[in-house]
Amino acid sequence: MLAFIGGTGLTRIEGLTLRKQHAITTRFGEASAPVAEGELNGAPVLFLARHGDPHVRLPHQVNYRANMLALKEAGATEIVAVNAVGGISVDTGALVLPEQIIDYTWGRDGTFFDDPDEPLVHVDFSWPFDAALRERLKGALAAAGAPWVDGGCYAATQGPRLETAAEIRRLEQDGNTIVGMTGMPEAVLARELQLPYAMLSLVVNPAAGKADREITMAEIEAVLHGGMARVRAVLAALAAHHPRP
Ligand SMILES: CSC[C@H]1O[C@H](OP(=O)(O)O)[C@H](O)[C@@H]1O
Ligand code: HPA
Repeated sequence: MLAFIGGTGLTRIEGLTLRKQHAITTRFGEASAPVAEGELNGAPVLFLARHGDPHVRLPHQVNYRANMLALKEAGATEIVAVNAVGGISVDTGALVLPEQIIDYTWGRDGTFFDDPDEPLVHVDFSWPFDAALRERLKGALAAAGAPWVDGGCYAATQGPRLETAAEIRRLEQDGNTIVGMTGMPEAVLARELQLPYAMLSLVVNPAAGKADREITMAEIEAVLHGGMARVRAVLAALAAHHPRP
């Protein structure tokens, strides 16, 4: 089943006809919220609010392992993750389908392979996002009439504070084009579970130092409002073209 993870500004999906709530406790603890199962545009889908509903868990407090395992146990076979991001070299308001990711987070539980008695797998992560799912997302973006930026690199920072201007300069030198706080370890946990995973990011502010003003939650919320409406339209288009069981 197609699954969506909603982040900042996407705690619920309008248009989702709710069928079931999976309140799953995994061996790593509880997911941020029950996994909602329903129908979107006639397709069965799952939805999980990454930070909980209401949004209470900060990016470093999200139990990423529980979230990903709960989605798998609820029947997810592929995941589209939605993220609000700062734009390093991408304009505010743009939708982005990143192709790469760099992990700057620390201290997060970032693997399922933590049991010395279980066989260890060093997963290949050269291409973190599933190519076929990205192609379908491009079709959905086109169907929804939403312009997007194809490619680029997501910098996953620790948060919850925003970055300094010098940190953003360094992230840019590293090749990052957008910055957020939740892409890792979420993306690699999906890979470890062998779940195709792709990110759909909405740029909600110029990253630190990219505009000569402070970043405020008010400006972010203003962009989130219209931006997440476009994201919902893209997810609905993706569901509409999803192969039926
Ligand atoms: C200033 S908002 C920061 C907040 O928004 C992003 O959340 P998500 O990736 O779940 O959409 C970012 O990672 C931070 O958690
Ligand atoms: N930095 C990190 N995470 C973010 C940002 C940002 O500027 N905007 C939204 N999430």
